[in-house]
Amino acid sequence: MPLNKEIQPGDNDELTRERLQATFDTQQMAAALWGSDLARKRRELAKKVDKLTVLHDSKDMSFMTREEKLSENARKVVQMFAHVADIVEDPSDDAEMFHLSSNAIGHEGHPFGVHFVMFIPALKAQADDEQREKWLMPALGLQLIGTYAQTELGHGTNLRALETMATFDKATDEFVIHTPTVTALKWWPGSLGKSSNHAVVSANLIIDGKSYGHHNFMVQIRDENTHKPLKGITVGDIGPKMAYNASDNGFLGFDHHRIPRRNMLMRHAKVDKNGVYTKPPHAKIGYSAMVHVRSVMIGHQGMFLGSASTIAIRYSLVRRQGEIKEGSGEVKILDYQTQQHRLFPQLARAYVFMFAGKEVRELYQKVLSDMEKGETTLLADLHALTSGLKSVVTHLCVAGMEQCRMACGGHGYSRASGIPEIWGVAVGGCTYEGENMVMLLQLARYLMKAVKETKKGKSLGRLVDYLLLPQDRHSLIGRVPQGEYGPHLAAFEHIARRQIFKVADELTKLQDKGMSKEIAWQKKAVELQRAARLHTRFYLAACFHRKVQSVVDGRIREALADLYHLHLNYELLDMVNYALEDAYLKADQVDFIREDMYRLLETIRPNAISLVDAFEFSDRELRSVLGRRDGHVYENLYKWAKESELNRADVLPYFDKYLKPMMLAARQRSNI
Ligand SMILES: CCCCC/C=C\C/C=C\C/C=C\CCC(=O)SCCNC(=O)CCNC(=O)[C@H](O)C(C)(C)COP(=O)(O)OP(=O)(O)OC[C@H]1O[C@@H](n2cnc3c(N)ncnc32)[C@H](O)[C@@H]1OP(=O)(O)O
Ligand SMILES: Cc1cc2nc3c(=O)[nH]c(=O)nc-3n(C[C@H](O)[C@H](O)[C@H](O)COP(=O)(O)OP(=O)(O)OC[C@H]3O[C@@H](n4cnc5c(N)ncnc54)[C@H](O)[C@@H]3O)c2cc1C
Repeated sequence: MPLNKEIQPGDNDELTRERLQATFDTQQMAAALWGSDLARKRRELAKKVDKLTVLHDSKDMSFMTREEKLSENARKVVQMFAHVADIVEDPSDDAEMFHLSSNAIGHEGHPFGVHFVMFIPALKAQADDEQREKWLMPALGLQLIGTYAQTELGHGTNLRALETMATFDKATDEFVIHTPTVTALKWWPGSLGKSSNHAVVSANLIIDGKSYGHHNFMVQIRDENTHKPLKGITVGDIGPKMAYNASDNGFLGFDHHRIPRRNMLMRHAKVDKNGVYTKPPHAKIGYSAMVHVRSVMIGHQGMFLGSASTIAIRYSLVRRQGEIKEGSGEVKILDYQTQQHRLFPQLARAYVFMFAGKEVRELYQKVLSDMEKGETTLLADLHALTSGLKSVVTHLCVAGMEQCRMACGGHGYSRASGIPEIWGVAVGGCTYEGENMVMLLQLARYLMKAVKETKKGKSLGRLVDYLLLPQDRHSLIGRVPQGEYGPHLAAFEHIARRQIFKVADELTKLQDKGMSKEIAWQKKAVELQRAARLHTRFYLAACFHRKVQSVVDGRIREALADLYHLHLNYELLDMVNYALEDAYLKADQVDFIREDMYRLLETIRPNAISLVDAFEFSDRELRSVLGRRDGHVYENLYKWAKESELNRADVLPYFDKYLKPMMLAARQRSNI
């Protein structure tokens, strides 16, 4: 059977020649990336969106004001829901819906952004059956628009310091929601500023003067018809951001606003009409909406990096600049070793982040169904895993996307490349859902506990059982037959284990000298977050290994294995200092890794375009002139620039208002 190589009439010949070199079928690779069912659904929904003009951007969002962006995406999201049954197979499938929204709306935000990603997951996990009936059904049916209001102006990370109060009034069977200070204003919630009419609000539960810590409450904030804020509520937009400007992230304040007692989400924690409080089965069960987002972010971030890699690699196959051999003509910039070294490792990361995203979603689903039954044993593992992955993946994603942008030279800096917007959205991920450094320290806590268990000969679980294994003194990289990569993965494991035990020992020594646990932790915090990063990078490499092993088709497995081996080499070099510290690796082994990496860049080069085609991003979804599938970049860049709002007239008013009078005056002065 001929291999599918995504060639279409009208494509740039350069790209067609590139595509013909592929050693594998791109649709099969897409199935490996997304899962075969989702890959098929993505392909079909992209075709349907192409035909539905009401879902198309009315103009490039780069040329819109914020208000136009909000209005444009509100229009599209409403059209998207109106046509959803004709486009997707299963509207309750988050992944399918995400791809529909990615095609039709893009990533700059829309009024239902947080509604689906946090508000509904919070209700699913924390509302009891009666409350689900009351709010979840209307929320799923789009009768209301919700947001998740937790962060305050003064505190986002330290949830124990949140100031919003929910004081129980036994006499009326109500909670009084109040914002006592300016720092207690809710700040940042997506779609809060202008769009939402309901919010899940985190507030300190106070009963008879005693605080029980923050809990989640359902609060209606705007009238459903007039959309005006309800009495006692102040709400608005927090202003423009680095990116994500079609989202109205907002502020929210309460002036003794009353809600019924039953508006506290009571699946786990409860307050009865006498003010008797029932504790949840796990202290952090109310954090489930955050864990949900962290778990979906991994795959989404992989997709963002995949988009940037697609743009940069396709463009690098169209762009010619300079000669390698004098007189033999200008080469495609992807033929430079430096360009390959810049881009292929990012492509490999995008792949592994997507694989890890799938694994972590499976664990999340398991924990969610356990929680339904009141079972919370795996919650700590999931929290640790998602905290580490969220931090490492977002950090490497934005570093990788920046490489992609620079690899496109000047045109990468133009919004026409599409990279600035996805970069801006992805970089937000380093902050939202738990600032990266803070989340790494959460994983470090878990790892330090795991070390304690290990010392008793026990393991905390599958994620950390490698800590029980003995350390090898020397790596076997380059000492076993060429083509064996087991020692590479073993090196990731060694580096992570060594750093984890090293910092654990250092903490013990400081405490043995009389230092408190907390101060010792502070003295070693940088080393602790390094341990968390190394553990996560080992997890990612092992995940890539699992994926390659699971692929049945030989051609796909071989092409994926090239990316996997590149990933092992590149990431090991990135953290090689850890392996040199204890002479686990010797200088000749580091040279071996480098040479093998350069060899792999050459091996991957002919497959480059098909490896990015395999993401199957439609042009509509990519929103990039440089990354166009057909490769017709230059004529379309020119067309795009002509759309600039500055080109609406040859002379703009500011010339007559400011520059002309200044130049006239200068000329007059010089004539005197
Ligand atoms: C999905 C996006 C798609 C792409 C679309 C594009 C753009 C999207 C744009 C916007 C994104 C949308 C949403 C973003 C929304 C938000 O940002 S919502 C706000 C998120 N806020 C945070 O994440 C706050 C971070 N802070 C915390 O999570 C916590 O405060 C803390 C740092 C974890 C500490 O909590 P605290 O209660 O003070 O902890 P304490 O010291 O009391 O206890 C620590 C123990 O608790 C364990 N633990 C903590 N969290 C969890 C958890 N979730 N599950 C299980 N266990 C948890 C922790 O491990 C400690 O356990 P020990 O046994 O004591 O070690
Ligand atoms: C695009 C975007 C969308 C968002 N959407 C929402 C939303 O829908 N709902 C919502 O409630 N919130 C939302 N947020 C808020 C977001 O969750 C918080 O900004 C985030 O959790 C970080 O908290 P912070 O702003 O308080 O940062 P800070 O905690 O003030 O961080 C500042 C610095 O202090 C350091 N730091 C803080 N605490 C510690 C510690 N314990 N140890 C070591 N270092 C520390 C951090 O590492 C960081 O370097 C959003 C934010 C963004 C950017």
